[in-house]
Amino acid sequence: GHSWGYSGSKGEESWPKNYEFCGGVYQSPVDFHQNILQYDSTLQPIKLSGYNVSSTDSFTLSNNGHTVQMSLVPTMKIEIEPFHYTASQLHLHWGQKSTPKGSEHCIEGKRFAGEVHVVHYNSDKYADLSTAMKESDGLAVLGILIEVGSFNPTFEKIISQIQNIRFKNQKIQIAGFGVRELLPERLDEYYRYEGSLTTPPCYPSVLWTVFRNPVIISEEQLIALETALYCTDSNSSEPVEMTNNYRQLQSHGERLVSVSFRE
Ligand SMILES: NS(=O)(=O)c1cc(-c2ccccc2)cc(-c2ccccc2)c1
Ligand SMILES: [Zn+2]
Repeated sequence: GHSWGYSGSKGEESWPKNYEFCGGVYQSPVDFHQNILQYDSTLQPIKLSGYNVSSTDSFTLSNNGHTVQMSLVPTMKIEIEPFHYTASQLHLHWGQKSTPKGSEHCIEGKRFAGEVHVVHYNSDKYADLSTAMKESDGLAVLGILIEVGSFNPTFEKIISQIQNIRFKNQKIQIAGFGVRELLPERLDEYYRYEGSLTTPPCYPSVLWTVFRNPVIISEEQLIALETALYCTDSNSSEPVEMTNNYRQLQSHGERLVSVSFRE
């Protein structure tokens, strides 16, 4: 479809021109700050199944021109009452080496180093992803904030391969692995709200779950992510570096954000 980007004439200010939902309501990401948070004691821990994928399975790691995306396997599911959601893909958002702050969601105005999104669709109600993504109850995305600290061996399974997908439309197969290890320990502590895809077409179809606790990767792993990839394909005369692929914060409007934990 149309080309969109995160900077210049194709930047997010121009998204609504070609994607009307991007200028609409229920947009993501948002800031989680005190006066829009509401404790909800009924929020259950996120239930995962099939997340410990065997190495005999394989994931496709690809550069789609906007992010690094890893296809997942349909045996990976989550349950968020009353629905079951089937995993589709995971992808990342990050900043740049000189300003290593590229998460999409923020907590009390703090932007984290990056963010992992694990995208699922409501497989109780919809036959496939492309149908589900247009429906208000179609998608459930898990957001995991990324912070810098010690080396992360599970994250390394992705980072070690990105030199092979530096340019748009490049893809490789990698062995399946335990995606559970990319999630924080506490699956019972999270922010919950109704929002949208954070990229065009910005459909307001996402039940967001952003975990309270970040996943930790090393500074070297973050720098590799910030410096390896291009938005353009391998024969482009003007290579565009893939950095700062995060959307600006959107207004909450009438929305509150539910939290599953007290301070
Ligand atoms: N950031 S996100 O989670 O809202 C998101 C979800 C999906 C998505 C994926 C499958 C089904 C339905 C929606 C795709 C993208 C995307 C990011 C970069 C380039 C193109 C698309 C981003
Ligand atoms: Zn995303």
